[in-house]
Formats: sequence, structure tokens, C-alpha cells
Amino acid sequence: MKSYLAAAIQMTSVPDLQKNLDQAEELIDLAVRQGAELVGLPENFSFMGEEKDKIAQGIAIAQATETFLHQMAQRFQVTILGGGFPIPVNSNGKVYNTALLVSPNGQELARYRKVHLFDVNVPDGNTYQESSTVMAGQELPSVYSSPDLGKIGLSICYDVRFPELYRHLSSHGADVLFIPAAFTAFTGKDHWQVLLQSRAIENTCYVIAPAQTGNNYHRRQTHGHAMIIDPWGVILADAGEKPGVAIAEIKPTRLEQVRRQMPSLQHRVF
Ligand SMILES: O=C(O)CNC(=O)[C@H](CS)NC(=O)CCC(=O)C(=O)O
Repeated sequence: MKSYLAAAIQMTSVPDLQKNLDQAEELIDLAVRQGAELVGLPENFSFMGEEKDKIAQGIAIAQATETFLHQMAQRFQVTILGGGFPIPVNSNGKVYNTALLVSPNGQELARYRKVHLFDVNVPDGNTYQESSTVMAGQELPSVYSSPDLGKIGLSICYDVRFPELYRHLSSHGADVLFIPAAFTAFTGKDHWQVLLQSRAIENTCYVIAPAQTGNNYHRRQTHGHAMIIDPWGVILADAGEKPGVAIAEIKPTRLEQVRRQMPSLQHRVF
């Protein structure tokens, strides 16, 4: 593993596939021009809108998004995580909320289907019933081991509330945890940063958290603050509230140092 720059992209995705892919391309370009070699896009980066529209356009969104990720990785010669987009399940009219990691030569490195679905009545009056259109993944994410970029673990959004998933990743050697999200503005203001820092600190891993921000559609407001956090829990970069990118250096020497200073992973009893 070498030292390198990673980018967590922050965008305001809307119910318009092409518009979102154009916005994502601009932000990938911006990140690459600043030197990023690993670039993460947020949950719902290619489509964010009403559940019924997402289902109606499911096949088109899935195909265009996969093609886009492969093209961008090859054109910019970087590794890209597409942080969550719908892929139709053949049998039942639902989709998997899927994250895909693609290499600079356009190869698929890892794929993860979100296992924890956001079925929550948020106290701001918005009701989320992700399971009405999304099928829960049945497998824990695997860790992709890159000779250059370290061991990379995937997850999506609401997963961040379930520390056992990240324990699984760190016990399989993860160095970098991806947590792409479309966090609600209401929960995000109190929980987002604390949860991300907790996952970084307790697993002594880098956290790369691309995010949705602003007004996406109808009454949906997302929290923003895409960030990169180091294994000590220090926030290295925070994209604030506007579309943009958070960029920071991922360093193997910092991982070794923190794991020497705080060897909590070695002290696990359970
Ligand atoms: O809102 C939308 O349209 C799109 N959102 C999403 O796709 C997903 C599932 S509904 N959002 C979350 O998981 C938010 C979690 C969260 O905010 C928390 O854990 O507090």
C-alpha cells in the first residue's frame, strides 16, 4: 500500500439520470485534477427521487450507471466507487441498492448490496420505507485488497448505524471504510459526524464518506458534509454544504502509527 489522495464527492442528485451523471462527471474531473486516485460517489448519485419513479426507470438507471462507472474509471485512470444505485431483482419488481467498485482498467473489483434498509419515520415528518422497493442484500460486504490503495471495505448509508458490519470489515483486514450516504438533514445534524468518527476510531481505519446535500426533490433535504476521517478520528476534509469534493491523503504510515498508539483491535475479547 502506498500513500495517495482519496476524494469523497458531494452532490445534489435529482430525479434526472442524465443530469446527475453530468454532475458526477464534472466532480470526478475536479477530484482527479486535484490528484485523487480513489474517488467515491454518494448513495443515489445517479438518481434520487420518488421510489415509484426509481422503480419505473430501474433498468435504464442500472445500465447507464454501470456503464458510466466503467467509462469514468478508464477515462480518468482512477479507482471509483459508485456509492449506491438501483439494480432490478429479476423476480419481484424490487431493486438491490448496490455499491460498485471499479478499477482504472474498467474491471469490477467489488460489489455490495445494502443489507440494512431505512424504514424509519423521521421526526421531521418524513416517512421512509426503503424496503417497499428495495430488497435487502443477504451477504456482508467483502474486503477488496488493492496492492496500491490498501484493503477497502464497502457499506452504504444507514449501515453506518450498525457497528457489527464494520467490525466484520476490520476483522477481515480493512484499512479504508467507504460509507457513501444520502443522510437526511434531520438525522444528519446530530448523528452523521459522530457515527462516522466512531466507525473510524473503533476500527482504527480511514473513513471515506461521500454524501448527498441540499434539496434533492420534493421535501427531501440531505445533510451534506462529505468527509474523510483518519484512523484516530480526526476529520481531514469536510465538503461543507455545497456540491464539491472532500480530498485527503490516505497514508499507510498513519495507519501503522495509530494502530501502535491505540492497539484496541488486538484487545478484542468478543
Ligand atoms: O431519501 C431518499 O430519497 C434516498 N435515501 C436513501 O436512498 C436511503 C434509504 S431511504 N437513505 C438512508 O439510508 C438515510 C439514512 C439516514 O438518514 C439515517 O440513518 O439517519
